[in-house]
Amino acid sequence: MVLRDAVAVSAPGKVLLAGGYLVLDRAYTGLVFGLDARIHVVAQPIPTTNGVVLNEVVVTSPQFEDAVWEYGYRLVGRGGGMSVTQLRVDADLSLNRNIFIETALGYALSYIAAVWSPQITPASITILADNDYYSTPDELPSGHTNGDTAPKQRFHNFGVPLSKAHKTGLGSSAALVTSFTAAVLSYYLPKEHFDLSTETSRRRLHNLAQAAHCAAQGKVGSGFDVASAVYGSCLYRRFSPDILASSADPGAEDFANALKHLINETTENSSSEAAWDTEIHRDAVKVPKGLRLVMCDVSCGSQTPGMVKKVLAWRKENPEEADAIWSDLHEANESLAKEMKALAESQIFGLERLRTCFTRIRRGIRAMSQKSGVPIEPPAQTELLDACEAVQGVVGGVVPGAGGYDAISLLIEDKAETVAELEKLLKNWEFKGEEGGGKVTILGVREEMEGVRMERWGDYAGMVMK
Ligand SMILES: Nc1ncnc2c1ncn2[C@@H]1O[C@H](COP(=O)(O)OP(=O)(O)OP(=O)(O)O)[C@@H](O)[C@H]1O
Ligand SMILES: C[C@@](O)(CCOP(=O)(O)O)CC(=O)O
Repeated sequence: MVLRDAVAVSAPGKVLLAGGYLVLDRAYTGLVFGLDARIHVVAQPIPTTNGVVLNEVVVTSPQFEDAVWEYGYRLVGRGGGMSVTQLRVDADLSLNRNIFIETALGYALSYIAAVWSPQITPASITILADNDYYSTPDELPSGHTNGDTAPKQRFHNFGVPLSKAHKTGLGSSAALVTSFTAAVLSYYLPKEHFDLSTETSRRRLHNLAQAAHCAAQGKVGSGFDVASAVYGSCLYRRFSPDILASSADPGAEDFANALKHLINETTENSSSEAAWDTEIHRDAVKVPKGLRLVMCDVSCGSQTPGMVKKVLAWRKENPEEADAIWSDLHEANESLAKEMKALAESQIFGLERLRTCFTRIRRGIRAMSQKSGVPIEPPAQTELLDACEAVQGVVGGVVPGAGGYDAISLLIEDKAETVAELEKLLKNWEFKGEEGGGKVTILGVREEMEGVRMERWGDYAGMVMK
């Protein structure tokens, strides 16, 4: 049996600073920042002491309890691709499924079987998430992504099952699916077929991770989170949803071949391209020197279910009113990106124009919120954002992504005094959420320009399965 070399890959989290809801429509763009909280995935041969190796892929997420998923795999007839079945560790135990891992593995192995070989050797895959993806339990030291260098503290053991961990909304599933898919492809495929340092491979990774992420979510979102996990910060225009809406299900006849063409952007009978129309403008996004992004987590934050559906339903019912808000917001969002870039590229340092952009974006979001009756920037968030914007050194703030009660993002001067002033404000802040009071904490993350990347797997020694 060929023993492959271990590989390690990481991908960043995300924040959609501007363009929530609009980015679902190809007519508009989203300003998305990668964040320096990354999800790391290490793939290696299954270590064995007695030479007995089962035909399986074992995935572990050692920061959480009961986070081991064992999968058997087999090639399905009639071109159905590689079917992945979770193995029961104990006949009496219920299956603790992880749909994102299971789907990403099935898609990646099917793609590998279609473009290269169905000979899949057993592997062990370890997932390690930077601490800020989850709120830090009180008994653990606060986990700043960059500060922790000692191997033991770098990745917290959260001491709870994944389902009990409180997510901070940084896009864990997109970063996971992206880094997991990249690790599996890099591990099994020869360099001629997949090399993360090439543009073609990154594009194929993007397509495959989008397809797997949508399949796992059971819906086709805008995909800005997977795009930023692959490419880092960018101005994003989504792919046409039809590209995925009509794709075959795993196991269905000819799934593997269809997947190969979908991902490689080829067609069956000719070499003509069947291209994805995603637009990634990395050059359009820059953070001026001396500024940084800050993310604040609202601990009582709850996402109101069905916000996206309700906003879109209101837009459909009220096209004229909605279009006016959408186009004003779009201009404001793009102006923010332009102003940040202009400032980053010039020697002038004036923040007034940036402040105006934030004011205009917030006005648009509140209009969207009030008209649709959906709490995108609800009064408790308005109060919090106003207070933060009044702090010396804070340029502006917004409710990111879909908005709601769970987070705010701020652009601030990158000075210790500004962070200290914000901390002073937030320490005693009593957030008045729908479900009572809550705390607001600054996460230890900031913007990250770089997307997915290969890591040195030796750096994770001692943290992966032995
Ligand atoms: N560290 C991890 N180990 C294994 N699986 C994980 C890990 N982190 C996230 N996941 C997978 O991702 C799922 C969470 O995805 P979900 O889309 O609900 O959150 P998110 O991407 O963090 O959300 P948001 O879009 O609000 O940022 C988990 O149920 C699990 O399947
Ligand atoms: C509302 C929406 O535009 C953004 C959702 O962002 P988030 O998951 O709240 O970070 C949905 C989407 O783009 O898929």
